[in-house]
Amino acid sequence: MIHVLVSDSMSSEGLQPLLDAAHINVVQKKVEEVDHELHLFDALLVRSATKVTEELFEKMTNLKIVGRAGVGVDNIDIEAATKHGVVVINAPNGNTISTAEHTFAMMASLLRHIPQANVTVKSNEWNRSAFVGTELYGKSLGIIGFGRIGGEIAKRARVFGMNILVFDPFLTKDRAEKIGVSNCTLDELLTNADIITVHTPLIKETRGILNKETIAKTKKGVYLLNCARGGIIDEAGLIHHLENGHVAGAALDVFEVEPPVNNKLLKFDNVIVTPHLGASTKEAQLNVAAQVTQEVLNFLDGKPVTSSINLPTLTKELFDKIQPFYHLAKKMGNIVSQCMKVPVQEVAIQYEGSVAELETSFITKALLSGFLGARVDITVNEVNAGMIAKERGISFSEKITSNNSGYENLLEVKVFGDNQNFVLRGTHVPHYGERIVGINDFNIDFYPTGHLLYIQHQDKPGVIGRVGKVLGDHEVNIATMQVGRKEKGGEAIMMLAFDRPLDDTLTSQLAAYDDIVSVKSIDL
Ligand SMILES: NC(=O)c1ccc[n+]([C@@H]2O[C@H](COP(=O)([O-])OP(=O)(O)OC[C@H]3O[C@@H](n4cnc5c(N)ncnc54)[C@H](O)[C@@H]3O)[C@@H](O)[C@H]2O)c1
Ligand SMILES: O=C(O)[C@H](O)COP(=O)(O)O
Repeated sequence: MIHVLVSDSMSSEGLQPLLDAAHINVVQKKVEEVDHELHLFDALLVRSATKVTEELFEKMTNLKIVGRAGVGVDNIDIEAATKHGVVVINAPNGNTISTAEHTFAMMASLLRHIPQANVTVKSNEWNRSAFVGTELYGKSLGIIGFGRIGGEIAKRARVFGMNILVFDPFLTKDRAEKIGVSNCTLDELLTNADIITVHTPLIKETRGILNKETIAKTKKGVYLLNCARGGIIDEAGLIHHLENGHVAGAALDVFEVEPPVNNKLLKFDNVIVTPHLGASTKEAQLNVAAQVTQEVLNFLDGKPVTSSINLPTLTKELFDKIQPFYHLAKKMGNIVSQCMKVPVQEVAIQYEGSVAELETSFITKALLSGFLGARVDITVNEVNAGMIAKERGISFSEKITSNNSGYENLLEVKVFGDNQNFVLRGTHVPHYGERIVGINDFNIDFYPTGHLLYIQHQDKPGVIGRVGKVLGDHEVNIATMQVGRKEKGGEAIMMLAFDRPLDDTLTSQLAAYDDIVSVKSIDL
């Protein structure tokens, strides 16, 4: 008998195939209610309420798969799952439409004061003049983050006669054209939008993307919406601009801390809120429950799963041989992604030497997952990297070459993006480790780890000294430094390593020097 624990509320219709399976025993109870039986379960199905922690994995000694009936897996410790050999799957697009519709409902409610008016009529008030609203028609809607949900919102906004402004640094031209939108800068969006809605993942780059400073750049009377993740709009910054009257109103489905007990935002009459309801429709819940049910059934039957977050696909023996290149490739993908903050159409990987004899498709997926990991909400790994790249309009290829560049093994990645290409070469030296040995046309040699700064500059006296001085003035200690150039007085590069991350003001200060062409900070 197989035992499945369903720990959060889920559509029974979606779960039906599991409930019908004679060889499967389904228990629908909270984790805390079955504390003494946790070791029995083979599969665990959750939404966002159950926290799937390292401690829980330790108790669920028979667990093989966790199914998340939804998108975000931030409530599941993926590293711990992988460590415990537990496969994690999710349902990435089952609630897209519901969340887009909820955002639209929030937008209409916000501009027409529907929740506030509803309360007064039910309190026997009939105050029509207090609730004069604003039309959506003809307004500019700024969408920050143009993935699945952002795209669905744009389709609906167009039908409402709205102008659409999009900011998504990773949006490809092809996809933008297909949906009929044009990508602008964040500043253009901020200064021109009447209404702004965020649909990015909550990551380092998007945490507080709307804050005291950026909201100050928006039109007076702007409306703001967050139906993605609490923290993308900085709550303190929003409160500041609600208090000074710059923001006309806000609609929030998500909060920095949920539930938002004693949150000052709840005191504003022009802030409307819902308790994380984006995915709460019969249809979305049926979709996500049915998707994870099917995946879990497939997995338990020994069939492949399609939306795995962390499924290992190699035998241990093969994995051991591949491991050094797997780690190198992942880092190379991550470096390239951080150096190419523009839409990318193509990633081409070339293998030379002994690495070319291994299962290179796995290494290619590792590189892609390193590349995509910095750009998308869901956890990307070797299993889902190809699918995600395809979904984002990024083609990828791998080639085995008989070139002999002098290295025992060599990985070369070429990335082609909007008006910009980037080439990175790396090697693994047995008993010595990973080395990056080439960037574009330059030869270099550094260990890819920690906090790095990549500077392109003119080969002139004083440039290195100026960089050293700026860093010294900020009390930043340089751990290692490599330089490379093609010819005397021509283009040159530096790669510096530090013990701590650098702040943006420092990189901007360095980038302002005439002889410095570009500065990119890389965190691995
Ligand atoms: N309220 C809810 O109940 C609910 C339901 C579903 C999803 N969500 C949340 O909505 C968000 C979006 O979901 P999705 O399915 O559309 O995800 P997605 O991965 O399809 O789209 C995210 C988009 O954000 C873009 N992005 C990444 N970094 C960015 C940056 N620095 N600036 C601007 N854009 C950036 C990506 O390029 C991508 O296009 C996620 O945070 C998800 O967890 C909330
Ligand atoms: O990430 C998601 O899918 C949404 O935030 C929905 O979460 P929920 O399943 O708890 O409603």
